[in-house]
Amino acid sequence: MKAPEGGVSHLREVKVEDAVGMRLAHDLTQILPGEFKGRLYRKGHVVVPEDIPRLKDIGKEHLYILELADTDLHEDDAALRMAQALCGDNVSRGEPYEGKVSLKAEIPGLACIARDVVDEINRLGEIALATVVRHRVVRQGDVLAATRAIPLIIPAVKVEAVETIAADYRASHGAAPVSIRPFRTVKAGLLTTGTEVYSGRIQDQFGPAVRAKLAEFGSVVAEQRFAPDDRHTIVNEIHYLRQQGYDMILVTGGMSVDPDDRTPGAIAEAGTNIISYGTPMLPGSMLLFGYLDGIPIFGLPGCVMHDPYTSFDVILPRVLAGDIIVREDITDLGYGGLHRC
Ligand SMILES: Nc1nc2c(c(=O)[nH]1)N[C@H]1C(S)=C(S)[C@@H](COP(=O)(O)OP(=O)(O)OC[C@H]3O[C@@H](n4cnc5c(N)ncnc54)[C@H](O)[C@@H]3O)O[C@H]1N2
Ligand code: MOO
Repeated sequence: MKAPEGGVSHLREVKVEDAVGMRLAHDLTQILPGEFKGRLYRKGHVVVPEDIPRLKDIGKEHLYILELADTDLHEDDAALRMAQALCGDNVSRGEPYEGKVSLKAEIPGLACIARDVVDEINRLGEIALATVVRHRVVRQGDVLAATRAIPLIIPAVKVEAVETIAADYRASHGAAPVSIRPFRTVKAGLLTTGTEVYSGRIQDQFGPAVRAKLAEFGSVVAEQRFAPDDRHTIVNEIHYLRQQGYDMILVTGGMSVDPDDRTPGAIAEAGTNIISYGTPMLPGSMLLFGYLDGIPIFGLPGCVMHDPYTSFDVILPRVLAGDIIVREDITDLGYGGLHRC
């Protein structure tokens, strides 16, 4: 119901017994712990006599009858307009539900969430925006963000402020504040170092682990080479992989502090622009990342072989999503980067 033009929004409380024939002003939620949480009645439902005991069961003695001024928005419309403003590439928008609208991933990919925008919106008050952390790897159908109106009636200016913030972000970044970037498929060249593996003393376990990780993103190891712990040989093998034109080079083993750990020095000598050797995340602290003639090159420490989640699992998806990694991307990982030690 609309308030008369120029009027103020009006919430009138009506006893449930007197509400028969009236329209509900908002969705009504039932919670049965462990069994059900959801909408029992939809906004707009016309109350019938049989509803009265059910309404009392969920604790409703009174209902709101709403008259909305032109300058205000119903919670569902506010949540919907905010979601529309934020929704970007490969993201779909749900329908309002109890004053909330969800944004979902339409494809698997990297969640791109503008943290500054999220913070600025949440500082406005009376409205809420909750998101997953940026750069999370998401599957198709995962929820990325939800907008919610806190009171039932929201001043339209609040929602207009959200729309302005989102539009400014689009204008300056060429993307919406919430979007998904797909992973490109790459052919990687893999060099496994270690005299104990090269000589056949032990069986290679890095190859299968790295293949499995790339396969998760639809990429492949096109060729695997082996080298002993000899700097000169490692440099030559890196150059060989570079000449094959692979999209990415991965070098495993020998990343730490032993005299036989030749890999970081060899990667540098091969001509790599090293963005970072040493990554403030555990596991994966000995990871090296750089670019060789613009091709991403990783030095992968031993833990990547056996740990399900390391710094490689953070940087690899970003590279596959097309990000150019700068030093700050690496140094940012320390806060919250202690996963296992
Ligand atoms: N004193 C320090 N010790 C260690 C440090 C450190 O900073 N100071 N860093 C630790 C971290 S973090 C890691 S991770 C490990 C391993 O680093 P590396 O990359 O140098 O690994 P390697 O020494 O080459 O090998 C360790 C271990 O794994 C076996 N290995 C290696 N490659 C293969 C393969 N392809 N297949 C099967 N097994 C493989 C190797 O034989 C060794 O047993 O260092 C910590 N220590
Ligand atoms: O580079 Mo290590 O990988 O932190 O266990």
